[in-house]
Amino acid sequence: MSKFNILIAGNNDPISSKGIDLLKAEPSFSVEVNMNLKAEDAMIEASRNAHAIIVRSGAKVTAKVLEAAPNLKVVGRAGVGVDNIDVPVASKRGVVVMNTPGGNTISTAEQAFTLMMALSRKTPQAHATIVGGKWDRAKFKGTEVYGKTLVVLGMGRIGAEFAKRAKAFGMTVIAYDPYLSKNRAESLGVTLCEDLDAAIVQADYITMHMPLTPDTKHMINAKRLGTLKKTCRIINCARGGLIDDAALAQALTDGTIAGAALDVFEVEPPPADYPLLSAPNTVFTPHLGASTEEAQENVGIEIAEVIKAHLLQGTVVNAVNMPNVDPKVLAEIGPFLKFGELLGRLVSQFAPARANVVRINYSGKVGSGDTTLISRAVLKGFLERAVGAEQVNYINANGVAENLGIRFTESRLTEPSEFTDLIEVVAKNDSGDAASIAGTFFAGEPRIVRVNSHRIEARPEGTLLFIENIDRPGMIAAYSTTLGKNQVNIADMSLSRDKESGKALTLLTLDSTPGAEVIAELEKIQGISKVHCVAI
Ligand SMILES: NC(=O)C1=CN([C@@H]2O[C@H](COP(=O)(O)OP(=O)(O)OC[C@H]3O[C@@H](n4cnc5c(N)ncnc54)[C@H](O)[C@@H]3O)[C@@H](O)[C@H]2O)C=CC1
Ligand SMILES: O=C(O)C(=O)COP(=O)(O)O
Repeated sequence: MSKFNILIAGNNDPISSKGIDLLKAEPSFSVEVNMNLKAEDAMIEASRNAHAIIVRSGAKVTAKVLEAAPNLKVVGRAGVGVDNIDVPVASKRGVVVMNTPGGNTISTAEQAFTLMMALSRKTPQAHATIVGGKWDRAKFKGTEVYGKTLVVLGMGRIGAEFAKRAKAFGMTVIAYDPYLSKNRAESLGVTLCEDLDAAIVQADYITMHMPLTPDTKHMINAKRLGTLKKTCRIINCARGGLIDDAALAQALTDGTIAGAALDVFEVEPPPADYPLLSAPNTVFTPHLGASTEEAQENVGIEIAEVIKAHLLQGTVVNAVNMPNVDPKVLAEIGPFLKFGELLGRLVSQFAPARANVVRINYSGKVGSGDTTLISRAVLKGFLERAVGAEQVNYINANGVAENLGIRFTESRLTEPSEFTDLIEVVAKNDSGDAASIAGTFFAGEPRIVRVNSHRIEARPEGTLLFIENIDRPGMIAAYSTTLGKNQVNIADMSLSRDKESGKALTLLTLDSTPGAEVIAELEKIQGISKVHCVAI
């Protein structure tokens, strides 16, 4: 049984012990927990032999970490944000990145709400005076949130939970989210505003709940801060970098806005001289949104389960760089994946020189479902010859094809065909030369049914030998003799020709794989133009 090394990496931000125990209980897993991996060098060292790495936000899975871990299959994020993982490099290297959306939604919404209330009532400042021996009531007059206008930027899982609570507190809620449908806004009872600037100028409170992307970076900047009501308060429990922290520090100092409550910072942890730390009217917490018993148990157990299922069964759940494949779907499409890979591999043998287009034609039942993964399997098989089987997998297949300048297209043929399911893979080059192979399932068994224009029928098993020859008497005897002489037994045979005395194709299923010298001997037989040998 293969052994998988699992590294639970962190920077003093452990995952739930229940998640760790679940992994440790699996005999084929060797689990290491290292919570001292702040430095990249330390992370690289710790990750070298890992098949799986699990992180929260503290440890960074950088390009260098990914490149130094040749066995790595999966990175699991016990939480939502994957901005501490270099996802493009992971995809390029064929590493699945999975997270646990939903498990920390309520906790984070509650933390953001707590920050809004604490900011409105100056709770931390009042607390500090009491423990400092003072009883100063006049200094801490607050504001109600009741009747105020709240603008939620990013109405996803957390934004929606925040909005529900805000409505219960009597706030008017406006949502800005370019991906939010009118129906969803209506069902949440919020007003959808399609223009960010028009939304925020109405705000008494702004709360931010979107990922940090090139589009959202510094969404709240000096210019926008200048347009807000002087009484506006901002809460950010999503990601540092959504707000320009330097501009925010200035706006607070100048009284451009009334306050800010932040759980996240552009630099975490912020250095002692970070300008925001000395700005007035602030409430800060050190990235605690997901830090509750419940959220940590949810995400810790969930990530352990999905990593385990991925390593042991190939299941893909909540991957950010691959479509989901649950065990039921996997059971249904599993045979197509294996067969698709084989068809891709076979076509690459026949493909014309410099083939730069791969087309997959689906017809029948197989084409009516989601074919994303089957297509990736075909592409993987096709590319193995060019880059090596180890270098290409379902995650990076599209990227590898793109790097090689290979275009990939899919089509679904709706006309009825004689086969219930047919997958045809065609490879073409710029000169219009093409090769194709088609396969189907007969009573659940895969069959190759066409090679170029030749109708054949062969089970894809053992070693397949394709012989292209002239259709003339004596050919079968010639290659059978050569194979027999070399102790290679023929298990099955399928013959096809375009016309009498025309081009013929023989597909032999062999019990063993002939060596290169046997193939060379076959190629020397007069009348044989090409021989392709594929071990399944
Ligand atoms: N402080 C903490 O400890 C935690 C922070 N988070 C962060 O909170 C954020 C939201 O998490 P979820 O609600 O679970 O994610 P989600 O994916 O459910 O919601 C994100 C929303 O942002 C919207 N969005 C994307 N681009 C936008 C743009 N340019 N303008 C406005 N909206 C945009 C999306 O349409 C989506 O509705 C993430 O960044 C996550 O990393 C999540 C959990 C804990
Ligand atoms: O889930 C997220 O996106 C978070 O920011 C939570 O981060 P954490 O796991 O608490 O380091």
